[in-house]
Amino acid sequence: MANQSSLPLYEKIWAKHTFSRIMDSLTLLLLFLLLGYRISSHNNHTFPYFVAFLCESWFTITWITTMSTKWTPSHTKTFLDRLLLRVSESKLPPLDIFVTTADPALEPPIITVNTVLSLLALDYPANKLACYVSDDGCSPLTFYALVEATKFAKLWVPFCKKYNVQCRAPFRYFCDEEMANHDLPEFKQEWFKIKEEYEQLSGKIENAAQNSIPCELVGEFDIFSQTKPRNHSTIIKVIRENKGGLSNVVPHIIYISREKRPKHPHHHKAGAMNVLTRISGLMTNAPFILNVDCDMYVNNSKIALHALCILLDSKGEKEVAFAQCPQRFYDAVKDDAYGNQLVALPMYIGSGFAGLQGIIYAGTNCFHRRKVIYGVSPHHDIQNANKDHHGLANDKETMQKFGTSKGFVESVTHVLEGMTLDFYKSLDVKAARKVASCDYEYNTAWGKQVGWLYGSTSEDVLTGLKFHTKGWRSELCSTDPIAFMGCSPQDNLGQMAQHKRWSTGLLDIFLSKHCPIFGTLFGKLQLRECLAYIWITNWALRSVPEICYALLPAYCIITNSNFLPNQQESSMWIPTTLFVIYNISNLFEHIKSGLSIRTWWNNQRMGRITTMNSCFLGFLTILLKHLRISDTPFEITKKEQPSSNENVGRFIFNESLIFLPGTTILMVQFIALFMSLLEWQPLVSNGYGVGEVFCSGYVVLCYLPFLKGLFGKGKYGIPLSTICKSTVLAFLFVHFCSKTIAN
Ligand SMILES: O=c1ccn([C@@H]2O[C@H](COP(=O)(O)OP(=O)(O)O[C@H]3O[C@H](CO)[C@@H](O)[C@H](O)[C@H]3O)[C@@H](O)[C@H]2O)c(=O)[nH]1
Ligand SMILES: [Mn+2]
Repeated sequence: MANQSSLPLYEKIWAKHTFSRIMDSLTLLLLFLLLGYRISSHNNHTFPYFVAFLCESWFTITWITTMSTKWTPSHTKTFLDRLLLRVSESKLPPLDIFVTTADPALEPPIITVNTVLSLLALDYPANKLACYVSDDGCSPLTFYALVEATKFAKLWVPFCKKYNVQCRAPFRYFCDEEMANHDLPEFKQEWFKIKEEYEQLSGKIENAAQNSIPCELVGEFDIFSQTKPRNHSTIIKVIRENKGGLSNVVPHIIYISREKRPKHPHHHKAGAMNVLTRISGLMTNAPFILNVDCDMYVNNSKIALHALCILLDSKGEKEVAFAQCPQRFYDAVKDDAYGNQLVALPMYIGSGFAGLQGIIYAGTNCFHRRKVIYGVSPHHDIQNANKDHHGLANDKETMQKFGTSKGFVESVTHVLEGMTLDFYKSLDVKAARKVASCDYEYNTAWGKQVGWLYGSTSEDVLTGLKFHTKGWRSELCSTDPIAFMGCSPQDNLGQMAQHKRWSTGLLDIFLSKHCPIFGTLFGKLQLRECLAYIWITNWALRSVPEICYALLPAYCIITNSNFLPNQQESSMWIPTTLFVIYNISNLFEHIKSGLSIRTWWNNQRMGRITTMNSCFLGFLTILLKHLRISDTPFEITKKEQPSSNENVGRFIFNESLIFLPGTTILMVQFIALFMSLLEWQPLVSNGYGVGEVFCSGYVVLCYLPFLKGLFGKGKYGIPLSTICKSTVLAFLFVHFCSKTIAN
C-alpha cells in the first residue's frame, strides 16, 4: 500500500463533453464559412453585408474564446478520509469566516442570521472558527438579530452536530416537515423544541423590524443612536467569545460596521472585505478565510474539510490560491423564467475555467489562503521571507504596504513567515477599531497590491484575476451535496440590474491595467485562461454587435435590401445550419444539466434580453465613466423569500432606461413587419426574402415579455414615457433607413 501521507488529498476529474465539442467545432466551422461567404459574395459591397460581416466577425472571435474556455472541463474529487488521517482534528488549521451584509431592507436580517447560524454549525472544531459579520448598513436591527441568533445558536449548533443535520440553516431545515416523523422519540422531541425556539427567534426579529428593538436591550444599542448608514464611526462588538477555546461550543462571533464618512470612498464590498481581513488578522489571524455573501447558507456541513483537502494537499499547498465552491440558488422561479439560475452555464463554462489555470473567484463561497490576499506569489521562498521580515527597515516597508497598526503588521509577518501557531489571545477591540477607520488605507497598498482590489464593481473577478496573473491556480470545489445555497433575484428587475452591474464591472477590468491580455504578456496568466477572462470581461461589449444584428433584418425589410443570401442562392444553407446547430447544441447542454426545454428557451431569450439591455447600459455606464461624467454605483441585489413573490415569471417594468433599448428594438421590428405585410418598400433589386422576415420574427419572439409589457397594466406594463421615447427612436431609425436608400 502506498504511504498514506504521500497520497494526494484531492484529484482532478476530467469530464468528456464529446458531443458539445463536436457541435462547438461545427459551429465554428460554419461561422468561418459564413465569413468566407461574406468576403466572396458579389453582394459584399452593400451596407447590410458590411454590418453583418463586422458583427459576425465579432461573434466568431467570441465563439473562439467560448470554445477554448469550454474545451477541457474538469472538477475535483476530495478525499476526506485521507485528510483526517493526515491531520488530526486538533491540528486542523484555524478558519476565519467573513459574512457581508449591507442593507437591512434589501437583505432582511433573518436571511443573514440563517447564513451565520449555518456557518457557526459547520462540522469543524469550534475553537478553530471565528465568524466576522460586516454590516455596511450600520443597522441596529442586524446587530440585534445577530445577538438573538447567538443565543439560539447555543441550542442549534449542538443539535446539528448531535444528529448530523445536513442543511444547517434553520429556515430551510424546518421547511421539511418529514423530519418530524423520525423514529427516535428523543430526536422528535428536540426537533419540535428547537423548531419552536427558531420560530420565536424569527418572530422577535420580525417584531423588531416592524416596531422597534425591545427596550431591555437599549443600553447596548446606544451606540447606533447617532449613526447614519453613510456617516458614522466604527462599531465593533464581540457578540460571543469562545473564551475557553472549547471545540464543541459556539465559535467566536464578531459584529463589525466599519467607519464611513461621506467624503471618503468606501469601495463597496471590496472595502468591507479589506476591513474584515485586517480585523481578523488582529484577532484570530487564521491562515485560511472563507467568505460568503449574507444570503449563502451552508448546505454541506463538511465543506470546510473538503476545501482544506485542496488547500492542504502537498501540490495544492504550493499552487492553489483559493478553492471556489459553485453558486447555487434555492427556490428558483419555475423554469428559470428570468434566466438567472446559472445552472447550464457554470456547468460548461465554469468547469471549463476549472480545467485551465482555474475557476474565477465568484465573490462568495470561496476559501482563500490569507497570505495570497497579502500579495504573496506562488513558490514564495519562506527562508527569504524570514530574512526579510526581521530587519527594522523591512518592518517599515511592511508598514508602508499594510498600514501603521503595529499589531496588524506583526500578524502579517506571522502569516508571511508561514508560522502556524494560533495567534488568538483575546479579541482586542481597541486595536481593531484603528484598522477599520476610513483613513487607515491612505498611502498603503490596500486595494492595489494587497487585499481585495478596488476599481470595479466586479471586485471578485478582478481580485481572482490578480492571483492568476501572479501564477497561482485555483480549484473548483464541487461536492455532493452542493456546498452553499443562496437567493437569486426573484424578478426580472433584480436580474437585469445584477447583469448590468456585472457587465459594467467586468468591462472595467478589461479596460484597466489589470486587463487579462497584459496579464499574459507581462505576468503569469496562461494563454487559454486569458482567453477565458477575455470571454467573461467582454460581456458588455457584446451588446453592441448584438443590437446591430437585431436591427439588421428590420433595416433590410424597410429598405428592401438583404443581409442573408436570398432564396436563389445555394449558400442560404450556411446561416440556416448555423442557427439550427447552435440551438440544438445549446438545448442539449441544458437537457444534460437536467433542465427542461422551457428553461432552455427562457435562458436563450433572457440571454438576448440581458445582453441588449443590461449589458448595453453597462457599456454606456463605462463610456460615461471614462468620459468622467458619472461613476458606477454598486446596486445591491434584493434578497427575498420566494413566498412573497407574486409575479410568477411575469416581467415587471419601471421607468428605468434599462428597458429602452429592448422596447425600441421591438418597435422597429413592428414597423418592418408591418411594412413587409403591406409591401411598402421601394422597388430595388436584391430585395429582402424569407430569411430577413424570419429573423425579424425571431427577435419579436425573444422579446415576447416586452410585447406583453406594451399591453400590460401597472407594474406589468411598460411605462408610457418609455414607449414614447422608444417610438421616437424607432422613427429616427426608419428615417435613417430611408436616408441610406436615398444615397
Ligand atoms: O457596499 C457594499 C455592497 C455590497 N456588499 C455585500 O456584497 C455582497 C454581494 O452583493 P449582492 O447585492 O448580493 O450581489 P450579487 O449580484 O448577488 O453578487 C455577486 O456579484 C458580486 C460582484 O458584483 C460579488 O461581490 C458577489 O459575491 C456575487 O455573489 C452582499 O453580501 C452585500 O451585502 C457590501 O458588503 N458592501
Ligand atoms: Mn447575492
